[in-house]
Amino acid sequence: MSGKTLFDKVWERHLIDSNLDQPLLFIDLHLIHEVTSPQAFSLLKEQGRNVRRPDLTFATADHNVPTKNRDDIKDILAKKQVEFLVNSCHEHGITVYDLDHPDNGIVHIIGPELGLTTPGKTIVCGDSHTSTHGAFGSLAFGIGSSEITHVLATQTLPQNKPKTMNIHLIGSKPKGVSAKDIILKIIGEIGTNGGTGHIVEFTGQTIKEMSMDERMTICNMILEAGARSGMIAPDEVTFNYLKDKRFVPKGEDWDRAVDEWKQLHKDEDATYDQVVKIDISNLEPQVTWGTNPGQVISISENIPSPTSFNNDITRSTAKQALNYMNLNALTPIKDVSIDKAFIGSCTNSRLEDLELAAEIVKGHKVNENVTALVVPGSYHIKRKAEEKGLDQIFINAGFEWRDPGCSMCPGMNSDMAKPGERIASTSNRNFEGRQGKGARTHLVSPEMAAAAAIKGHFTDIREWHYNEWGEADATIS
Ligand SMILES: CC(C)[C@H](C(=O)O)[C@@H](O)C(=O)O
Ligand code: SF4
Repeated sequence: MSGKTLFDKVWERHLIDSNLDQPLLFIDLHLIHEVTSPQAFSLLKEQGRNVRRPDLTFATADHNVPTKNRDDIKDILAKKQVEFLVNSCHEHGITVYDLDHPDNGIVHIIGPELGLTTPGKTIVCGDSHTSTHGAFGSLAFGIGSSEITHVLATQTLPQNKPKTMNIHLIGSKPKGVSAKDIILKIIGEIGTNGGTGHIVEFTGQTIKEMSMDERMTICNMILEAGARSGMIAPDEVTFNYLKDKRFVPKGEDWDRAVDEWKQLHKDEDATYDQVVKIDISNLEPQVTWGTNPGQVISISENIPSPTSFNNDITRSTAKQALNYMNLNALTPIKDVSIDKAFIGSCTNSRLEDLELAAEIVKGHKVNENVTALVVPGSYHIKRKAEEKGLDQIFINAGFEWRDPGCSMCPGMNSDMAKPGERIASTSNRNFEGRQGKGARTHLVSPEMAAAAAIKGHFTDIREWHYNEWGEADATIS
């Protein structure tokens, strides 16, 4: 028998019963938010059931919340959803990080920063980007409303066993290239269905060299390649990040936990259902040009012509995307101007993201044709960024500095783009209408969004950084 993958190890440790129609898993952590949980709480009530493990359930309000004038939720449904979440949590004894709570933030940001997300856990949330938590070596995936009810009532979940895929990243990240560029490249390579039915384990030098903030960006977006989730084996980087976080074990329990977490890696002779290898040593900053995250090019490239695609479907999707995006084939992406820049979302609103963007912004002004906002992923991040003076860098440049929330990512709150507006966005989805009806989204890294805000169009941060700042850096080509 061959060895075990990281996924196999976590799966097996949580398998309660494999003889049922669907294997039954124990769930260690259930995260909930205001958009998908109200229905689940209503169903629970209808069924006359209670929350089995309120101690393993944590809630936050993030999708619908205003990022300025915090308590003034204009939309009636949104207001009701937040109230329903808070009341349901109070009724069932669930910890809830309400709008003004100092621990409030986007669900996938606060789990890790509070130390709720730890290696080897099974983590679910009624939200597709739950894959983010897999960066810690947990098995974390999104679930639907009826599944939320099931987990609330039983702390278990029936789940078909997914297949496994290994994405092995070769090389070191070049200067000016971020985790966001890497994951966009991966999606571009394997396609938006490339990971369907699989849990992706990321390995390789590139991953080893990444911080937890970067690893979370990678796992967050693997979802957009159709994968069920992503996982990264925990290592010293993981343990250093988690040490002393509020909910992690302390003292001797911490040492014991770390010993156990060290077992969570693939055995040498383990095999995957699929293996993909990608060399990122020559990768350039990426920009999406279309209406799915796989429609992506390097900053030095031109927008592709639909005729360059090799089948009828990709040709017609490209044509449709160019039409919606109001772009002409063969235009250099650097010539495309933007109306808005958004630095935020569960993909790219952590402290390192804000630090990188601030480095670019420092001493510059937002272009007069652009409105730009920075939305930290949580109050913790907001406070830390303010301690470092990042807020002042952004505000002095003309960015708005907001309270935490999903903000412009989903078009579900008052932060929305107008029809026809073009946005350089650090979020994870560029679907038609995602950031507002008729809005045109280009997915980029925080540095690339910051540079576009200042220049008014997409810019190669490697050249710009070099020329304008005169910082002769031998690693910049
Ligand atoms: C609202 C929620 C169900 C949704 C998701 O599951 O992903 C949202 O977070 C998104 O990013 O589109
Ligand atoms: S920030 Fe965007 S992707 Fe993340 S949970 Fe919120 S809406 Fe979903």
